[in-house]
Amino acid sequence: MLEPDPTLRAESLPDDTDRALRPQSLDEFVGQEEARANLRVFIQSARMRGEAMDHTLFHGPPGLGKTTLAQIMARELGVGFRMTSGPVLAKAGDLAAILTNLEPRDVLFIDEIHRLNPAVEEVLYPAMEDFELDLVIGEGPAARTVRIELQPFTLVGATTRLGLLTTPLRDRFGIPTRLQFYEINELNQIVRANARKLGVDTEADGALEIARRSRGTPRIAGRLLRRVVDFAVVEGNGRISKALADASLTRLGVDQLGLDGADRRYLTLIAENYQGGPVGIETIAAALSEARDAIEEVIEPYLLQQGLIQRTPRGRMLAQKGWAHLGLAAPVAKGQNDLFDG
Ligand SMILES: Nc1ncnc2c1ncn2[C@@H]1O[C@H](COP(=O)(O)OP(=O)(O)OP(=O)(O)O)[C@@H](O)[C@H]1O
Repeated sequence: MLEPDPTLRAESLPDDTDRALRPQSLDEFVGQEEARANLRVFIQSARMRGEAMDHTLFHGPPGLGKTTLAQIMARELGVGFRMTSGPVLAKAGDLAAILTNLEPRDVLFIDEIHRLNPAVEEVLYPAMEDFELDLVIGEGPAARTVRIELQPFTLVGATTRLGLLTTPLRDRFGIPTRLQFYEINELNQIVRANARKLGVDTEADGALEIARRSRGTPRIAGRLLRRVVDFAVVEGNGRISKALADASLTRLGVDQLGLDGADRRYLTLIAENYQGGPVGIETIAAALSEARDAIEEVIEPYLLQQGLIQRTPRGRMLAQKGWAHLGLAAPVAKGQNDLFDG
């Protein structure tokens, strides 16, 4: 069995400077062109009609800007922003307390909405649809339902696992929006903007090197930039050059494609222990001592997008590009062997 890697979920942990680096407006937000253009229209329309914007669902891998976009929506709508998350809302009453405290047209952001307790989710349906709460008071034969009118509000849900959302909940979002991995030139802009905010001197190809190795993810770009800054300040002249970025990122275990130790352990496992697969996700999770969810949410989306692995009905397989990235030769396919045997 391979050693567990403590860095696996590092990109899901917010950093102190995260807040300072967050873009504050749709104009400042880089990338996600299609989503941004549509949101701009929906925000403007809601403002012109003086109504709450329709409920919005952001889905996609972690760190692509779901929370940031929700905050920007509230700011551009000129309304308040409240934030909670699925697992935190244990009881129907927890959600009721939040909903009854909203001001008209406020944005309520629920992160990890796929992890809502079913009892809480039931309360959310009429709240989203009719801005009403049906609360059951008391128990047994004496129990009764009271209806509470709510202020119109916009629910913004975020999930890394669209497939885990129940259909009734999913159907109640008028604006489902998928966030994509970022292009290198977009990440380059983000790294440069963040470096400016941090007051760091960056050479053009230094910023580009960080962008290239950020796994298509702004949050990772921000984290890698801060680490490279540390190396630049302590061991360099404070300036981020390509050579310094390359040396720092290599020391951090981030390779040319932006893969980290956890990614490479995943690929190596399939290559060496399962001859390239197919191998089931549960087997991979057990062998890596990682939660299946973490593997499906954090590791696999980028490896799939890069064409390093394939998902088949029989399990995960290493793609040709995956073998090449590991510097290994793919085994000769069975069919080809038969040809030679014949
Ligand atoms: N388009 C962008 N331009 C600049 N910075 C961005 C962009 N998107 C995200 N970021 C930065 O990346 C970090 C992560 O963003 P955010 O917290 O919004 O991600 P998220 O998708 O909500 O992640 P999670 O779902 O895991 O909470 C933030 O520090 C934010 O400043």
